[in-house]
This record gives sequence, structure tokens and C-alpha cells, in this order.
Amino acid sequence: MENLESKRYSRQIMLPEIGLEGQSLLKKAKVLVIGAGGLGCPILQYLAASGVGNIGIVDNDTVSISNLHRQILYNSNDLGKPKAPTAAEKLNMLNPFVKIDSFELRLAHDNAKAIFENYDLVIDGSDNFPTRYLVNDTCVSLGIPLIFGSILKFEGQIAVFNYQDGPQYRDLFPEPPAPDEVPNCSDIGVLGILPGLIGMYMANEAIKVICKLGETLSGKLLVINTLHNQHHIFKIQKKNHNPTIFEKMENVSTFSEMDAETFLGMQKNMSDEWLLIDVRELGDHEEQNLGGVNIPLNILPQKIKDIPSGKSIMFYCQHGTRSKSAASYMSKNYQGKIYSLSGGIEAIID
Ligand SMILES: Nc1ncnc2c1ncn2[C@@H]1O[C@H](COP(=O)(O)OP(=O)(O)OP(=O)(O)O)[C@@H](O)[C@H]1O
Repeated sequence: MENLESKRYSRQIMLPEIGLEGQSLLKKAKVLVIGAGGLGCPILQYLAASGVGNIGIVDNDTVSISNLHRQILYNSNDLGKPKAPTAAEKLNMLNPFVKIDSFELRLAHDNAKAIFENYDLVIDGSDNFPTRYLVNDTCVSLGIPLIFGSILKFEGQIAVFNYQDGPQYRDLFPEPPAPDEVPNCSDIGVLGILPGLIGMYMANEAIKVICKLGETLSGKLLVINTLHNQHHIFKIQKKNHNPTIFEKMENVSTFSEMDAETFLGMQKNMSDEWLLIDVRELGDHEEQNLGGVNIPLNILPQKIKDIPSGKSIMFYCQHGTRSKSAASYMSKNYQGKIYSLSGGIEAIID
């Protein structure tokens, strides 16, 4: 490492946990970042600044005005420019010792493998489920560790997958949700700071994986709520077959599915013993619901403590997928009868 380079990183090289050895691991590392948006920008900035030697950026989008409050690699002069090469240019200015490759393309089944093969760590800063599953599946098939992050409203999630024989994304969420069940930032908004924070956590996990430092989020999901300053860590269990969410899942389901007709008949006389829970996002609940309370699936583990025990709980969502996950999770963590509305709201409307 050149003198100028070691001077640049001197404050982190001072840390005994990093030292020259850690810095040289960072320099040798080849890290691919999917998406140069809200999460991607802070990830890329901190990785480049820290001296990660080889960084790939995949993004097919251009910079738009509504990106600028959170995609802090870009400024007003960059509007309309392609994100991947623009990000690469900025990062080269930030740290000329880092080799940056930009892939101005949409990551898809026919190009993922060829790109991923050249990297030893992948960080997913994308914003959609088809890409997340593609990234995960490609990492699994090539044996590449994956840093996962996602944000919604004031909450973010971070995990490390496929690392040291740990679980993968499908062990947490086996299948993608239905397309019309998926909220995103352009529909419901996001405070610019949230992807900044979560992106930095992702970059931090990446550096820990590269330098083999501390305890990573492998086998764990860190959920951060920035509105209430809450941090929770959930265990993720590795599954070989039919994986479902969170820990303590067994092969035998201890919840029942109820069809729309039975539900409608029962709903008219629902006693206080019943608790109806909509596990979709707040916006969807406000737009249309079947009554009851709204507890989005991703915050259910935090909310269990507020649910009185001994109730019969009926979960519902749009199509019956998320409510099944909720019921499955709940049945292992709650004393009471658990149901999921088969086919969700859609089955009632039909
Ligand atoms: N399959 C993919 N291939 C390449 N880039 C992708 C893919 N999926 C997502 N991305 C990129 O990931 C980034 C995600 O950024 P972010 O979540 O901030 O959303 P955005 O699309 O930039 O903003 P908005 O939704 O407000 O228009 C985007 O720049 C997007 O182009």
C-alpha cells in the first residue's frame, strides 16, 4: 500500500481490529452494489471512502429531482444523468485508489450470473422484490455472501445472508409477495435520512464480513424504527426445505385457514374473544379494510406483547399470503387460536 494511501486510511488503520491487515483485506475486496439509489449512495460512499478496492455498481436509472433528498451522491447538476456512471465518477473523485466498474443496465436473469461471478460480496440496495429474489438466488447459486437491507416509512431492516453457512433471504421470506401487495417509496414516501442510516449499517456489515470483524447479522434480522428509536434483532433459522419466516417454525402448522364464506358468516357475530388483524401496510388498510386493527407484517413480532393472550386471532391481507406468514409466526409465539383468511380481501370482494 502506498504511503499516501495508508495516510488516507490512518484513522481506521489505528484501530487494532483493522490495522494494516484489515486495510489490505479491504483493498483486495471485490464488492458489487445493486442499485445506486437511496441505500446504494451511502453504501457506495462509505465503501469507497474506507478503501474497498474494487466496487461494481449496477443501476439502469437516471437521476431525477425527487431522488436528491436521499441519493446524496448526486446534485442538481446531475439531473437526467445515468446513475451508475455518475456515481462511479463521484466515487473516483472521493477516492482515486478505488477501482469502480459501472454497469448501466437492469439486472436480470440473463446477466446476473456473469456480473456476480467477478465479485466476492454483494450488497443489495434495490427497491423491488423481483430484484431482491434474483440477487439472493444468484448469490446462493454462486456461494457469494449477501448484505440485505430494506426500508419502509420510518423502519429499516438489515441482515447478512449466505455467509458462513448461514441462512439465505428465502429462509426469511420464502416467496415474493403478490405485485399489488407491495408498497414502495414512490407510493408512500420516505424521509431521506432513513436509507442513509440503513445504507450505513449495510456498509458496516460489509466491512465486518470483509475484515472478519465482530458479530455480523448472519442468521439475524435487525429491525430499526427511527421514529421511536427502537432496535430489535430477530433470529432467522436456516431451512433446507419449505422455508418460512423467522425462528421456531416447525413443519406442522398450528393455525387454520378460513375461507371467505365462513368468515363472512362468522364476522356478523364476532365476539370480543376475536381479534381481527390486517397485516397489510397502513395506506392499504386506510384505503379499504374488513375492520379490526392494522399491524403490518414486518412489525408483528414487536407488537405481540401488546396483544392480550387467549384471543382467537384472524389475520387477513390482500391475497392471503402475508396473513399466512403472520398466522404461522403467531402460532409459535402466542397462546390462542390463530386463523388466516384464505384468499384475503380479494376473496371477499369477488
Ligand atoms: N434490477 C435492477 N437493476 C438495476 N438497478 C436496479 C434494479 N432494481 C432496482 N434498481 C435501482 O435501485 C435503486 C433503488 O433506489 P431507490 O429505492 O432510492 O428508488 P428510486 O427508483 O431511485 O426512486 P423512486 O422510487 O423515488 O423513483 C434505483 O436507482 C433503481 O434504478
